[in-house]
Amino acid sequence: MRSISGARGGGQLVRSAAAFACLTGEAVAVTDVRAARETPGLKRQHVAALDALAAITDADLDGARVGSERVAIDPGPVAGGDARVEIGTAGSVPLVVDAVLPLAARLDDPFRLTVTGGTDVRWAPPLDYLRCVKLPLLRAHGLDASLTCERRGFYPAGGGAVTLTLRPSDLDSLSLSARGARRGIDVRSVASESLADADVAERQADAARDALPGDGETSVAYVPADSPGSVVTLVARYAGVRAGFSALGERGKPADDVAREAVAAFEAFEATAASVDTHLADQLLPFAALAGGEYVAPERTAHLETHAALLETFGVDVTLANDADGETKGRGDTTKGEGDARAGDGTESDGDTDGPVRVRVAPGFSR
Ligand SMILES: Nc1ncnc2c1ncn2[C@@H]1O[C@H](COP(=O)(O)OP(=O)(O)OP(=O)(O)O)[C@@H](O)[C@H]1O
Repeated sequence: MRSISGARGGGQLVRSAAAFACLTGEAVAVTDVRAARETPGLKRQHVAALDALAAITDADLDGARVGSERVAIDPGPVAGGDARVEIGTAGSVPLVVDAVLPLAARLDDPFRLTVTGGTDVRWAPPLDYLRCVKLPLLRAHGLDASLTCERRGFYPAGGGAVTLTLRPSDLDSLSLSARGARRGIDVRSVASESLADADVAERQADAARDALPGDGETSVAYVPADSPGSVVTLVARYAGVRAGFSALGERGKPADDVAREAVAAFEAFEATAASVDTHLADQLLPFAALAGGEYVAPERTAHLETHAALLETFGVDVTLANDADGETKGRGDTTKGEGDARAGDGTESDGDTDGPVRVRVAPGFSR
């Protein structure tokens, strides 16, 4: 059994290590799970992701309990079917969905997964980021996946429900070296019905639209939800890629400020020569490991580096190079970006390099 230290990573390292186990058919144990986090060990949403991976591979799990600091997965072959996973908190549904997406490359029959929990919560991709940024980009590269949202879930109640349908997929290389010309920016503003009287969704959408250049679709929706909440997601469409920028509403935070936060993230991205946004930069790695890929991340982040280092332990050839001069700075060096990435949202730079980072991944997972 391959043993991997989770000490320098967070939930992503656990999810990805388990997903890579399923892709390679190899048994894997993760020790020192989230050791540097304030509350180490597995949280509900991590257990839920492991349950989803176990469902699609009929895996044996050991130590998949809340608080556990060691977990092992011994996967069987990736198989289709139906599964339902309940996070039971407002833990992120999109992150559970994310964990199983790469397994489409190994499916022979469709797999349908329903996940309940939080659809739009902090430190995680909002539902519209997954649905309107990540999935369309991956679909354009061979992933056959669709999502339906039965109910949104905000913090603290959660209670959202999403169904993923994943079909056998033949992935193409992610050759995303340039973002190309901007075609438009869509604004997707969503709030719980309880915030309709205050026009929260309209105000978020209007403030974002007013501050953004160019055209794009604007959608405003009020949704039933167990807790009040709101989210705005900007979907920037370029010739070669999509990028997403979002912000969540909070009690006491004006809708205009929510919009401004998302717009500021978009503007920061446009000021770089990056071809994918900060979050996609780490989330695309498993797909690049399957089919190969090259893209430019806005910056080095702890997530990018720990994820790249994890791929390397599975024998995948990953290079992170400073894009300004092409100098190779290291290959997913996990000595950087240590500590609690949760202090930020995983977007923090390690301070070692500024500016874009070219990510190159040779197709590497063997069965
Ligand atoms: N606003 C956002 N938009 C898109 N993706 C996001 C956003 N915020 C965070 N992410 C992504 O969510 C993932 C979070 O991984 P991380 O390991 O921090 O998660 P976690 O399971 O909550 O674990 P932990 O509690 O240990 O931090 C990363 O892939 C990150 O890029």
